[in-house]
Amino acid sequence: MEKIVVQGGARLKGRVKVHGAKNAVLPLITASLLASRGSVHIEDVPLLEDVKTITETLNSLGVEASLGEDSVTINAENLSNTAAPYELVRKMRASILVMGPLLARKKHASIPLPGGCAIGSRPIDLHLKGFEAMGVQFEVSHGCVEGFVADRLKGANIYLDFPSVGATQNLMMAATLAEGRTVIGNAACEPEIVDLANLLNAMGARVRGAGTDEIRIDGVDFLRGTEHTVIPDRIEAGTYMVAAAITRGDVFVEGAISEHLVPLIAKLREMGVSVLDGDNGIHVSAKGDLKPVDVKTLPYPGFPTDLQSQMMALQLTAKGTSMITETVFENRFMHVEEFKRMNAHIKIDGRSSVIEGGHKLSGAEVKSTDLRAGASLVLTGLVADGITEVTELKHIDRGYVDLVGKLQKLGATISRVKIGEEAETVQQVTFA
Ligand SMILES: CC(=O)N[C@H]1[C@@H](OP(=O)(O)OP(=O)(O)OC[C@H]2O[C@@H](n3ccc(=O)[nH]c3=O)[C@H](O)[C@@H]2O)O[C@H](CO)[C@@H](O)[C@@H]1O
Ligand SMILES: C=C(OP(=O)(O)O)C(=O)O
Repeated sequence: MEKIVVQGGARLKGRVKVHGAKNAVLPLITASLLASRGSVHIEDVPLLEDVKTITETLNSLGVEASLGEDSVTINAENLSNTAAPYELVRKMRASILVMGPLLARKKHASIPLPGGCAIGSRPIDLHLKGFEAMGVQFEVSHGCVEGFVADRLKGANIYLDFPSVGATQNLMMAATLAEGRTVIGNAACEPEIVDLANLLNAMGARVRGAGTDEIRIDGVDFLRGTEHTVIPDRIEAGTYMVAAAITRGDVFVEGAISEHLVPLIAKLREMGVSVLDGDNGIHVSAKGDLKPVDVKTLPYPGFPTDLQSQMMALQLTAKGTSMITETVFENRFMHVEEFKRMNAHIKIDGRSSVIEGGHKLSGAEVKSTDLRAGASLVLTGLVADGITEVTELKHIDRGYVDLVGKLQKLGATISRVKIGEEAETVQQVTFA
C-alpha cells in the first residue's frame, strides 16, 4: 500500500504535458469490438489502471488487445465470448460500454450490473431503455443483465431523459450496425462523444451530429479497423490549471484545448487568475488574493462534475464565501469531510456546498474517496501548512498518469511512498 506525501508551500512553475483522455479512450477501446475486419490502433493512450482493466475485459471476450507504451492495438475479428466477467466490471463502471458493441455484433450480451459507487447510484436504465427501443430484450438475474435480440438491431428514435455520456456512447456504437437510422435526442455533447464518432466514422460508420444534442446514425453492414489518436484529457488539464492557480504559480499546460475547458477558464478568470490561450496549450498564472465564485456542475458545455472537487480546493484559498452546486451526481461531496480534516470551512446543504475561503489550511492524513477527490486533496496539500498524506491511491491511479512525477517537475515537494517507509522519505522530501 502506498500514499502520497505532500509538503505545502511551493509555487508551481514550468510546463506540464497532458496525456490522452481516460474518458475518451475507454469508449474508443470498446468501439473496436465493432470491427469485424482488421485491427484498430489507438495512439496517445494513457497507461492507467482503467485502460488496463478495459483491455483485460476485451481479452476475456476472446479479443486480441495489447497495450504498447502509449498505444493499444485491438483485433476483434474473432470476438467469441459475450459475457463480461464480474471481477473486471466491478472495478470500473465504464465496462458497461461493451454492451452496445456486443449486442450489435453478436446479438447477445451478459454484463454484471456495475453497482453504485462513491459518487452516486449510477443506474443504467437509460442505456437499457435505448437498447429496448432497438429491439433488445433484457433479463436481470444473479446480478447480471443479459440482453438478446433475435435479428439485427433496428434503428430507432431515442430520447434520453438526461444527456448521459455513457448511454449516448453505448447507443451510438450499437446503432452503427443497426438496420436503418437511429436518432438520439437530448444526447450528451462532450468532446469524448465527438472523439468516439470520429473513430466510428473512420471505421466506416455513418454518424452525424456528434457534439450537438441530436445524433443521427445510419447503420452499415460492417466496420473495419483504422488508426486513431485520442484527444487530450480535459480533466487532467483542468487539474493542472487549478494546481497552478491554487499555488499562485505560473504553469503552461501543454496539450490543453481551451474550447474543451470554457467553463473552467471562465471561473478561473472570474476569480482573478490569468488564463491565456497559447500555442498548443494554456498558460495559467495567479498572484495574491483570489475572489470567491459560485459554480454549478452541468452536462457539457456546463462546468464538469469531474472538476468540481478541484474547484472546491481552489475556492478554499479565495477570500470570502463561494458555493458549488452539484447537479450531475447525487453524492459527489464525499471529499468535503476530508477537506475539513485540513481545516476547510465547508457546509453541505443538499446538493450545494458553501465554502468559506481564506482560513489557513493545515496538512493532515486524508483519504481519496474517488479519483478526482484524491487529486483535489493533493492540490490542497500543495498549499496547506505542513505535511499532507493522501491514502487510497487506487482511485488516483484510475485517472492520472504520474501525478506525483508531473507535480515534482513543476517544483512541488511531493513523493509517493510505501506505507511504513514514510519516515525516511518524508525527511527526503522535507530537505530535498
Ligand atoms: C468513463 C466516463 O466517461 N466517465 C464519465 C461519464 O460517466 P457516465 O457515463 O457514467 O455518466 P453519465 O453521464 O451517464 O451520468 C450522469 C448522470 O446520469 C445518471 N444516469 C446515467 C445513466 C443512466 O442510465 N441513468 C442515469 O440516471 C447518472 O446516475 C448520473 O447522475 O460522464 C460523467 C458525467 O460527465 C463523468 O463524471 C464521468 O467521468
Ligand atoms: C467519475 C469519473 O470516472 P468514472 O465514470 O470512470 O467513474 C471521473 O473520471 O471523474
